[in-house]
Amino acid sequence: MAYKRIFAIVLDSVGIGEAPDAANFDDVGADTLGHVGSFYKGNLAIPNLAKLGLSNIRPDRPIEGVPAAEHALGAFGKMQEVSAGKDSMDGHWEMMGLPVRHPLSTFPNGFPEELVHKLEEFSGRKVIVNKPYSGTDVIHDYGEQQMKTGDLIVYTSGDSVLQIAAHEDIISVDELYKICEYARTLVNGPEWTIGRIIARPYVGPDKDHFTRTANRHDFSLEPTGETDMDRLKAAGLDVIGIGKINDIFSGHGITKGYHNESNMDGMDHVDEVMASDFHGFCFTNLVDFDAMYGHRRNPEGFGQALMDFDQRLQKVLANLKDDDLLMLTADHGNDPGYKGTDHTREFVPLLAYSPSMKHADQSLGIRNTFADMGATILDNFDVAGNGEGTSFLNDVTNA
Ligand SMILES: O=P(O)(O)O[C@H]1O[C@H](CO)[C@@H](O)[C@H]1O
Ligand SMILES: [Mn+2]
Ligand SMILES: [Mn+2]
Repeated sequence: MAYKRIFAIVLDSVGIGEAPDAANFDDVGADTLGHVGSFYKGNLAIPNLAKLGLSNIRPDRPIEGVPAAEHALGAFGKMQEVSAGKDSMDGHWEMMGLPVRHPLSTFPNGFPEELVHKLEEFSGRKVIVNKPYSGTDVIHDYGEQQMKTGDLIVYTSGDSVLQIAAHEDIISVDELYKICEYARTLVNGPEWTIGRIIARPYVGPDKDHFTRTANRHDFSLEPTGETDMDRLKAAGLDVIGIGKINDIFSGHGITKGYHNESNMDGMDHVDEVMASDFHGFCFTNLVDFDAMYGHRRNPEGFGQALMDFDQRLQKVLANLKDDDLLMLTADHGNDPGYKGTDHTREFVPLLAYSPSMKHADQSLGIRNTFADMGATILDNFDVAGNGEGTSFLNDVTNA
């Protein structure tokens, strides 16, 4: 059957073990779900993900505490990334038929003088830090200085990102966004092509009490071509983005967008959209796993976020209609049990479920590219794609 509505939820950074090319990223041994499971020593309670077949994805190495289902409720598999990078933009664009094959610019030694100079000239503020840093450490170490001087905290990571942290009382969110918008214009190629400029506002009285706010905003590179979302939209279908989706695609191919304050707020939006009548695709990103726990290398918080999500999943499963399809996946790994603070090159899980499935317990195998997801969605809605990815629609509808 063809589904009337397809819901995809990206559990940001919830990887399922090192990818075959992990060595190229110095990520051998990374295993986000596996290490969160072993941290919890059998007490990672995610029964709904388990029922769908999360541990069936790799029966030889089930996630501790998450038994492989004897008869999985849905179809399960994992996907490998072909994009050159392991950032959110690469992952999401690839899911929508636009893999990022040329590496974007990264700055392990900080941004070039010329770029820094332009930022200083535009903002009238001095740039400080200018190197890879953890975003929570950087405000702890330099936030008080910024409160005195009004300097701009500019930092990066292993990803193609230029991040600007600013105390909301010192540099208003409006001003910060203006500086980020200007920075965006400087790095759209050809010399430097940066995936994302990220505004990182924070509040708090002193270094031990600074917290980042939901006013974070990502200014992404405009998609360099058509995506599957553009194709769906052009075909007259509804394309609803929840969470970072709107930012990641610079609003392209989206007919309605929702901003999330948190994972739970994101799930409220999913419930709301699910209760509405639409025809098309609803694409959700839940970023807390990544931003709050993965980069912070906090396996306990990561596991708790998975358990909280799993509880919300219960209601989603109950509310799905026969002509709905749900897909769960991730955009990269971010193993909280691994060295460093960066994303990790991993396979991502792929779970698909519809109440109309008759037998289920269907393996989707190892998919060669995240683009299989978009190809499946286009196939369902009878919309032509660009040849990236292979549809697994038949495996799902026959399941
Ligand atoms: O350490 P924080 O500021 O959370 O930054 C992280 O967030 C960025 C986007 O996911 C990553 O590239 C990493 O730098
Ligand atoms: Mn991500
Ligand atoms: Mn991240």
